[in-house]
Amino acid sequence: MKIYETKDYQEMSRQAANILSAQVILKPDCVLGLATGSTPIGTYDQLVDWYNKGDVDFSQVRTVNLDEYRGLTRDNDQSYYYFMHKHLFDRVNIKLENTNVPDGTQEDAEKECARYEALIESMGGVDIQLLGLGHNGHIGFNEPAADFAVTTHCVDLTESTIEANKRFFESADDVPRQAYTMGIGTIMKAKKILLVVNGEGKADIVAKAFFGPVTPEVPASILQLHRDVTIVADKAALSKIPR
Ligand SMILES: O=P(O)(O)OC[C@H]1O[C@](O)(CO)[C@@H](O)[C@@H]1O
Repeated sequence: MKIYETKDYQEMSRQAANILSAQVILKPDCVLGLATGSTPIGTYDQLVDWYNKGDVDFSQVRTVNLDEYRGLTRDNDQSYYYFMHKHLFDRVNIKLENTNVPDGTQEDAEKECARYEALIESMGGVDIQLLGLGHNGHIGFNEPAADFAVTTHCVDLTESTIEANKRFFESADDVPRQAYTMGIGTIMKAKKILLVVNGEGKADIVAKAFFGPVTPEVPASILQLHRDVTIVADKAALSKIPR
């Protein structure tokens, strides 16, 4: 596990964008695993900036997103489909048919999750998976649980996640209660993992996830067992790790 400490959010975003664009330059038709949440927004902004300057080309890139709220349509501004178009896909030369987000409108959860898992497999797997980190240690929407979920599945969101994400909705009641998410096994199959995290509010969970025991109660702790993980974090997020 490599940990890069940056002075602030902006430097974290630039560093993460550097790693992602290096992947695109080395393998123009790579599969990028992408994430939502507020943390990666700066990373996407930086990629767009470099795209506008002609430094990075997305024309052959393929993407798979980690997760989607169950029940939200694509035109709902809180859906992760909408988020990805707003922050990245509509701003670079990626081909729409090369982008993939689980379809939250599919009512048959089992069928949609099996389709998504098979799709990732058929693309040859993920070259680099970008991750954020939830306050409770979730990655994708893999919430603390008794076991690590292996493949893409439907999850019940925890109260703490609903609470954390209600800021994007009119009220907590409007936050969907379920989501489709890649499993821990799906994430662990990615060739490389890049996790971005910032702010003092995540300092406790960073210390717990990456320096504590590996347990499904802290889903991100499994990343300690992946062979190619890079964490790019600002000083504040790393303020509680053992030195
Ligand atoms: O970056 P944020 O907004 O703190 O979110 C952290 C995590 O929570 C989620 O937004 C889901 O609740 C993930 O997509 C993200 O990785």
